[in-house]
Amino acid sequence: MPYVHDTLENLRKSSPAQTEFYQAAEEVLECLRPLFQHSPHYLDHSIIERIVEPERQIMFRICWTDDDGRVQVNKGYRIQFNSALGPYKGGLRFHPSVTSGTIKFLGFEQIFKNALTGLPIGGGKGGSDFDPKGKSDGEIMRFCQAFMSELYRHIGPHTDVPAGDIGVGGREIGYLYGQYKRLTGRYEGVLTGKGLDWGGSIGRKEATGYGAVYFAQNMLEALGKALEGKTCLVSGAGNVAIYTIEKLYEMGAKPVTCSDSRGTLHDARGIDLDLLKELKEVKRASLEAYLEQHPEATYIPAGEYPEGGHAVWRIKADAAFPCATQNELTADDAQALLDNGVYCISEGANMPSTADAVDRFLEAKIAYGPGKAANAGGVATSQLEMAQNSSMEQWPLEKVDEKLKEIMANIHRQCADTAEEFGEPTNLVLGANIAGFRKVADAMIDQGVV
Ligand SMILES: NC(=O)C1=CN([C@@H]2O[C@H](COP(=O)(O)OP(=O)(O)OC[C@H]3O[C@@H](n4cnc5c(N)ncnc54)[C@H](O)[C@@H]3O)[C@@H](O)[C@H]2O)C=CC1
Ligand SMILES: O=C(O)CCC(=O)C(=O)O
Repeated sequence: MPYVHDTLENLRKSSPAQTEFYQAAEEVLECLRPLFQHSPHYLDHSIIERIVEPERQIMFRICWTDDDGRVQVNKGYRIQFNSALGPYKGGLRFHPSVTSGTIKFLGFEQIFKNALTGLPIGGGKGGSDFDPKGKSDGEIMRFCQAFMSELYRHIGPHTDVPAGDIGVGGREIGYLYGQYKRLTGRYEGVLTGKGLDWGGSIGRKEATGYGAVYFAQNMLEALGKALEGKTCLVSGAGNVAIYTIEKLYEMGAKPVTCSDSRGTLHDARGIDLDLLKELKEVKRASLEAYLEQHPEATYIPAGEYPEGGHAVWRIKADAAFPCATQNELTADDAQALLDNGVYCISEGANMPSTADAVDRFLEAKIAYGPGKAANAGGVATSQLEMAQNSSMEQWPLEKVDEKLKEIMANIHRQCADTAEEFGEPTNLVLGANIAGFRKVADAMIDQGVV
């Protein structure tokens, strides 16, 4: 079928230098080949050409004043990718590496992830090349206010509902929400990840990490195994990593690593979660400071392994949870994990494994949960926050957590059943892409050419 090649060629011509987006698109398109043999009508409706093109891309200038009184300028983005299933939904990323291609790959992944949740949410993503590292609270606030001063006119509780991602947590959502309210005069569910006293959902902060662990448990249960007693590797030290570690402990597993952009921490007795939270959520310090209280732990500075290899993935374990960023796990890393006996990978981050690394996992037929399925608990709980905002309620933790567990189990079932339907029962990448795509494509056909 020439459509994969032709579509990617067209994307390369019309949207140059968006390599992460091509990577995400190629994986989805390759997985759809068997679907189109069974259901060629998707091709007749030009769904492929339509789904790779965002419905709307907003790019804007953000001017703000730093603590020295100098005017700083950043780029801002919101990509409203696909609204077939509901209002655009997806996070905002503030990181110096952000380009329109980064936001496009994240928005594209979000379409299928959101479809897998079974909830009425379309796909979108946004962000900026602003670097929050080393900025004062006042600078963060002024930046967030400037960002929202443009974004507010494009979003709304029934059109587009942003949330957090890398560099955007509770503090930033607060400043963004305050500015939205000031500009519009409306107190409404336009952002998720809000504070618990002003419209947030209990359990949202924890949901992505908890969900990735539930997904791992679902994969292991299908193999007659459990997480209890297992040694686990976690990368990252932000929101997703911290609550992955918390839930792993609750499940009786032992997480022994975490990492940030400067290096990897290995504590063979298990990561001290209280200390990690204090360092990262309160002090916003480097992981190296962990050694002051635990000198027996090891800190490996980034770059210790050749060719971009990552120290986290070189430690003997049973399961691995990449929770930092895209393409943080290469084919060499994948091989090191397999050689070290890892048989379960659940991706808390978006597209953390390179395409070659994914191939290694699929060839080895281990339990591999791709990000768009395994980390969907975060956006799913965001939709639960939207539901609570609409009904002006706040649900208790037990209700939110029960729903999260149910949603993750459903996602796993859909991926596994679809993989089975297409003759590759262990391939949850195939299952996730086909199951997610079918829902969106069917809705697009129902809604006509728009
Ligand atoms: N926050 C959420 O609810 C969701 C987040 N994700 C994904 O999870 C991943 C982590 O996001 P959060 O924990 O929310 O962000 P965060 O900002 O709280 O933490 C990010 C972590 O990754 C590390 N990191 C970031 N860029 C890096 C780089 N270039 N090299 C090495 N380390 C790097 C940071 O040091 C930090 O420890 C991202 O891929 C994000 O897209 C996915 C679903 C939902
Ligand atoms: O909670 C949300 O709306 C979005 C979470 C997110 O950005 C993601 O799933 O990657």
